[in-house]
Amino acid sequence: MLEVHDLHLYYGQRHILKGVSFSVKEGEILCIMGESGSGKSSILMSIMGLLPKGAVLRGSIRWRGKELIGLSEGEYRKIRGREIGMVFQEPSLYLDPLFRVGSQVEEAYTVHFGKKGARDRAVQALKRAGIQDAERIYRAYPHQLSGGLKQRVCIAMAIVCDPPLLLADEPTTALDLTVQKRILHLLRSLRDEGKSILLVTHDPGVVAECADRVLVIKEGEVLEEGDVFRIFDAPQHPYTRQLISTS
Ligand SMILES: Nc1ncnc2c1ncn2[C@@H]1O[C@H](COP(=O)(O)OP(=O)(O)OP(=O)(O)O)[C@@H](O)[C@H]1O
Repeated sequence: MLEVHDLHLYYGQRHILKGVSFSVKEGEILCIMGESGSGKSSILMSIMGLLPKGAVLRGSIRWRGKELIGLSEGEYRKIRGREIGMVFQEPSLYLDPLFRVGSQVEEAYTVHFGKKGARDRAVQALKRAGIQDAERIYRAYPHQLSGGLKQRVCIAMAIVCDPPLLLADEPTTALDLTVQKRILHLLRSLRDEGKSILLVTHDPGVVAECADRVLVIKEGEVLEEGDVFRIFDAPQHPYTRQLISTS
């Protein structure tokens, strides 16, 4: 459903992505694993059309057969949230402290579908994100919630329009280990419901916990790709072996 082919990204003279190719299939979790600075976030930003001004992108990103590179901002806005949702590392940065969380989830729906039925959809999304007392949380302000709950709210925002693909950038890095496991469990259950997830992380523990397939990236290049069991049982590249041994 998402096909990235020979992606090159330049920031001025710096060649950041050097011919990255991969695809995300329906109902799978593909993890991109690599150390800090390898270009993981840049791949997600390229897909979402959110690169900073001055970045030059070449290659192809096809979403359900449609080329995304070169789309206008207006066309991208129709895709973001509605067709491709995104979850970030630090939930606090994406929640406005001045608004109740429910209204923020609702807003993510309203932008695409209008106000009708938005409240119900928001409550439903909070529930799907694993929040049991969704009605109470709906009325809470972000500062009243724990880190794990905030991330669940961000996941609710990402799924409220029911996009078939979620991009997740280190979604559990800011959370402690038990909460991390619960969030990864939630991502797996969303996958089981049929969503595709592209998750980037530096943490092999996260990959082992939730990936179906893995792409190993270093300095903007794909070193190897494979089924999660194969990557962990028989890594082909010394860099992969080294990454895994640090977990
Ligand atoms: N706006 C920018 N201008 C110039 N260089 C940038 C910009 N954003 C990122 N880079 C550079 O691109 C490279 C890849 O960064 P990127 O954030 O994609 O890596 P990453 O693997 O996601 O790392 P991290 O997990 O630390 O975010 C880094 O060398 C970074 O310094």
